[in-house]
Amino acid sequence: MEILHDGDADLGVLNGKTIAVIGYGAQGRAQALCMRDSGLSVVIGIRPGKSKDAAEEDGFETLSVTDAAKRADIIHILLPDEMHGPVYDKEIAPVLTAGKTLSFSHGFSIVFGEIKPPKDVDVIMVAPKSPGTEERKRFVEGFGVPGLIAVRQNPSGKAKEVALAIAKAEGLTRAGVLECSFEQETYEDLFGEQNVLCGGMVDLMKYGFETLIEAGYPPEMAYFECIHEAKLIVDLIYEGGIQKMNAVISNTAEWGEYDNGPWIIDPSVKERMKESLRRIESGEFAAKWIKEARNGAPTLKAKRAALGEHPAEIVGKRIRSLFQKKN
Ligand SMILES: NC(=O)C1=CN([C@@H]2O[C@H](COP(=O)(O)OP(=O)(O)OC[C@H]3O[C@@H](n4cnc5c(N)ncnc54)[C@H](OP(=O)(O)O)[C@@H]3O)[C@@H](O)[C@H]2O)C=CC1
Ligand SMILES: CC[C@](O)(C(C)=O)C(=O)O
Repeated sequence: MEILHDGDADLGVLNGKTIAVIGYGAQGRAQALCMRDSGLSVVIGIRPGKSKDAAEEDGFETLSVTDAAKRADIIHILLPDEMHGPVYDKEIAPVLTAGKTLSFSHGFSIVFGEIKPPKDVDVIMVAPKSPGTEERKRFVEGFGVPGLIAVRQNPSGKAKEVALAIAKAEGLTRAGVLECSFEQETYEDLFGEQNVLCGGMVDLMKYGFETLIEAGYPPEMAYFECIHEAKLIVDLIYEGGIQKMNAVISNTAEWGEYDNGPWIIDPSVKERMKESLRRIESGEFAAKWIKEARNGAPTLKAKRAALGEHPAEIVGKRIRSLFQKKN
């Protein structure tokens, strides 16, 4: 797969264009700030509330979603995925005229049919492979995080150039950008966050922490070992791969990785991962999530509250408050 860099993108295609960032949360804030720093004309479409206040504190012009969509050439939807459909239908579709571009950072609402755009608009994706906070941090440091771009509809013939220019404005082409389809991004992103990055990793950490404290080890020790140090270990893999991490850790730890790791995370995990991918690709996961969200997200809220009571979170909060440099 070709990796695209700064030289493949031309910010000039966005000259004279207004980008409306719809939503000013994790991604909205990070992407809007980066695009503005790159000289683009950005307005924020947002409802009254804390996000609107934050956007104004950051010096952006804020408008209602409808007014921002009306003003913009490029409507970059950075609302929670579960809200894309309702907000699009009510506040964007009525002012979405031919020649505009609809843009996303995740393909969920397009792939699972929550949004059905008219044929006469471009539909693109610029998806940073990063949480918003880290994306902004890397940009400010002078580099960026990698990203994906995708083109779904291209009546203008310029959709890919526009997506690449946005990616460049956000620093993504400094790190490297891949072109894929909306389906590829949506499925791999959901797969990764559910099985490895969030679901998966979080459960592994919690089981490790719980096993140690149930055996009588102090929670602080369990936290340092199973949660805090995970970042330092992953940083080594980020910098130089698993082999670099293995070169830095002790031979004893490396031996334990080979000897015990495949027993703890045995091949049956991969079978469940395959089933998880099937549920994602078939739309089963999306249907379940949209049903939960439309119902007021009771399970999500209950799980969120329960997590706040987990001893790993309670001890972690205390430990982190003692650190001088917070990450
Ligand atoms: N989080 C991440 O790092 C990543 C997210 N993405 C994608 O980016 C998109 C945005 O996600 P994320 O940044 O996490 O979302 P957040 O939940 O962080 O932010 C959502 C924003 O949308 C606003 N909003 C919610 N409902 C409405 C509404 N009805 N009308 C107007 N504004 C509203 C919120 O405002 P308010 O404060 O008023 O609720 C908030 O500003 C999603 O498609 C997601 O999949 C992609 C890559 C990574
Ligand atoms: C890992 C979660 C993520 O996919 C991300 C930060 O990239 C998300 O959707 O938030």
